[in-house]
Amino acid sequence: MGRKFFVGGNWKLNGDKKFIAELVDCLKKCNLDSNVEIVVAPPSIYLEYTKSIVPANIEVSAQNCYKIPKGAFTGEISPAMIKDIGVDWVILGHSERRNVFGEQDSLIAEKVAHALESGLSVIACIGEKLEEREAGQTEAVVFQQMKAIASKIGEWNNVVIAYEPVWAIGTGKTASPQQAQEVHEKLRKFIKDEISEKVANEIRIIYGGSVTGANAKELAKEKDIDGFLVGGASIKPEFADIINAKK
Ligand SMILES: O=C(CO)COP(=O)(O)O
Repeated sequence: MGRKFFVGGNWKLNGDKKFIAELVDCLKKCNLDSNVEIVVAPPSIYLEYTKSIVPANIEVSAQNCYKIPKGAFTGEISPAMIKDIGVDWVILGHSERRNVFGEQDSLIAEKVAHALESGLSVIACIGEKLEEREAGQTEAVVFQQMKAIASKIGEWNNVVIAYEPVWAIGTGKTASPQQAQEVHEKLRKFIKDEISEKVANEIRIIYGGSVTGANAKELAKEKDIDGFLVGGASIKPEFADIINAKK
């Protein structure tokens, strides 16, 4: 069986109830490819609201969570709480969590492990910075990020890997289909060697970084690109074109 194409919309710190209602309405009116798994990630305060208005073909994800079910951790939310409101996904290790909030590989790995143990599915993000790419370290960086996660988890069924080169996020500088494919292929080989052939064949590796309605189709043709994690364009009507990139 092939890997189901996966398109996530990471709304980041954007939207309010009115905006979300309009965006969801707009998506409802579009003819979205039924072969695509669609997940939108609103700010945590709007998770329950978004969940209450999305149609059945759109799932909802948190953008982050902590590594512990409950306790004295002011400002955090836990996988148990996310599950409690009927949401089944969480994004972890996003480059903004890593680079703006200083999250390290080890914390991200613990979060991924705890989220999976709690029954959430995880979009685990990895990706190199511009200076790392220019220094020829792309592979080493993404392998290290993968290794950290692999050291803490044993089951990959509920994981989607999002390769998001930091230099392409929010910059309008998309990786070319070849650049993205090259890293996705290496990641799949790494997973085959370090985890298992089965996981390598089954796991979805999606691309993120300035994906638009205009460039999604070309990227989607690459054999190891199994979908997208979209930022800016996910809060615009063109998100529908990205979902339909394979149509
Ligand atoms: O960070 C991203 C998705 O998680 C990508 O953001 P942009 O699509 O805005 O570049």
